[in-house]
Amino acid sequence: MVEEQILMRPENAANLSPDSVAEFPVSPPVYTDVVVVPEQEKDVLQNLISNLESEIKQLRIKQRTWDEKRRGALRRILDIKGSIRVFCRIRPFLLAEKRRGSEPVSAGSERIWMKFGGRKKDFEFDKVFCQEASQGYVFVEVEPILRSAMDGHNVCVFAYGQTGTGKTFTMDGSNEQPGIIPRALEELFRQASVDNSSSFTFSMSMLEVYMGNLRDLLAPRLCNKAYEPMSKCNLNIQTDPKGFIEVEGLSEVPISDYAKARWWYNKGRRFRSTSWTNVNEASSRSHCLTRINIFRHGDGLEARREVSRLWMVDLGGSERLLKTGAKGLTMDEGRAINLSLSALADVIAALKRKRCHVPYRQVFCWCYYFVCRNSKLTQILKDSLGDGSKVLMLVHISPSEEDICETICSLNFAKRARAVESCKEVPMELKKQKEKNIMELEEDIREAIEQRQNLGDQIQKVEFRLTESRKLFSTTYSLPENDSMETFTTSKDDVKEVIETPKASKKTIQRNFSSSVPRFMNPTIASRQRQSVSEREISARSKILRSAVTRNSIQFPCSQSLSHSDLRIKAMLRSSNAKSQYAKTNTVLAEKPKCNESEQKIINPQGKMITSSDPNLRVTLCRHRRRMSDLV
Ligand SMILES: Nc1ncnc2c1ncn2[C@@H]1O[C@H](COP(=O)(O)OP(=O)(O)OP(=O)(O)O)[C@@H](O)[C@H]1O
Repeated sequence: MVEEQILMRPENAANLSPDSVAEFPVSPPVYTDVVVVPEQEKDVLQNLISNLESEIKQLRIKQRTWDEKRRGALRRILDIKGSIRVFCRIRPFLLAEKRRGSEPVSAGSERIWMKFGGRKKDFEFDKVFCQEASQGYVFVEVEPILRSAMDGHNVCVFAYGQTGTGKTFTMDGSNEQPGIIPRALEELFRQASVDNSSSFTFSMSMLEVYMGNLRDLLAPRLCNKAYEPMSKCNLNIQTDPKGFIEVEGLSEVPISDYAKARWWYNKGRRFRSTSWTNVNEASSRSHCLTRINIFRHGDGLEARREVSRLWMVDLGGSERLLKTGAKGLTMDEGRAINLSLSALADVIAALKRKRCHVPYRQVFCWCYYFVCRNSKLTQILKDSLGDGSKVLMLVHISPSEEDICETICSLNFAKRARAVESCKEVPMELKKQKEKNIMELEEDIREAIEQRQNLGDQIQKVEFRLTESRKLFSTTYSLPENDSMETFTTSKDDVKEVIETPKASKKTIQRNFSSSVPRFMNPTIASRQRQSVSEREISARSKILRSAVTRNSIQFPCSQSLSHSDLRIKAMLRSSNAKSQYAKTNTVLAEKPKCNESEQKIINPQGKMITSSDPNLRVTLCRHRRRMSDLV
């Protein structure tokens, strides 16, 4: 009782903190010895609601500040580690491979030692994955770079290596051991769901660079054929005035959840060019590029849209043509792959050395003379390889002695990309200092995530109180306010209006409809008969209602008799009206075809929607016609 008295005093209303809503009763309290002035009670509740709203705003601002701190720390970590990072993964021995007593490759956590021709050479990496490393373990190391893609950086993840060393296994994996791409898709949606300071939307494109041409892997095709002659087989690369690279006519599909993303990804990878070689049964004959466009929409204070790109690239395998036994087309494919890989190596080396000229466009090769060729691979990735972008190169090597020459080539490529001489040691002190800084920043990230989580929990609690208070407010005050006593005394005209409406609206529908529908939708004899029957029914019903109005009471089927002046009558009439409207909406919704919109629509860069010729859509049109003719 004391609590009730305190609550109802107007002077206490101003001091009411949002926390006190927990004590505020959810159903309207019964006050016995207090004189309650309804207006003051209403003010208390209104104050409470606005206090809770502002508390939520404050908590969200704090959350954003912690988010910013987390992002800053992650940025600094990636800066310390370098914006181009090179990892190495050693494939396990395959069943068909011969194992000798001593293995030529041995690995530490950041170093690889090679033994060949009586010599020993070592190579340093940002991370080395030994033969036993699982897909999950590899992904843990890749995950921070995905987070920086969500934070607005353009990111490229490459799998590089000799043919048959496990690039496709790492990027794509199998059903039991999914690789980086499926895991990344899942992780993006997970991160988007926990980040409530911004909202995210994603879209996906897939293409392959095959023999110097670009092929759209998500383009609609007939009968699931691998290639449609000349359809989106040689796309052009455009640079817009802001310097963004766009592939002309490349399909871009919106992906609203992981299941859809996975569906599109599986569809795209089915159309990759693969063929059999001496080294790999299903050797990729092209570079396969998966692009995720990440749209970040800030809320409230920072309501702007940022776009970043995540490229995940399964490069074609570098190969010695003699060894793979490639002939004819397969040999040409191998040559094209080798050429574009050397262009990529040049670009990465130039970026790492911070050269002012980066050779994105051209690759020089020696045939009978120097020739100048365009490298499509580096051209497409131009805006995601330069300043502000993050690059992760996963170099794959074989453990086998037979592949030692190719392994050394791959390791030299990696060394070039890292641009660090393996013989030149980074001073121990500097290394320790770097590690210490990284550990401190990682601690900051952990703290930021924890604080964010706590704030998220607090927001949830306050939101719950707010909803309860709003419910209380609406149940206590809203109804009498909208439906005041005067409005509840229904006049005869009001009821007449309710009854007459269907007829009037029907006429309007008829008029509008007959002027707008094509001739084939004009009423048939059968539909006219149906219509006249239903019209007779309506007029009979309206007669009954009108007579009820004159008697000032309505007879309900369950023999309830209510006076017109009863407060409930209008509400009932309204709710029945609302129900019929709801039923109408439901019918329309139920009649909608069950076709998945996002799977039907493909956005091309010009923003045009291409709709696939799904039989579902034809069914819809037939149904639609039938419905329309029923109406007339
Ligand atoms: N880490 C691994 N664990 C188990 N099996 C692996 C691993 N890496 C590769 N493999 C197996 O090695 C074989 C060749 O791998 P994959 O096709 O991924 O090579 P690739 O580098 O993509 O070759 P290409 O360049 O010719 O396409 C496959 O059978 C694959 O399952």
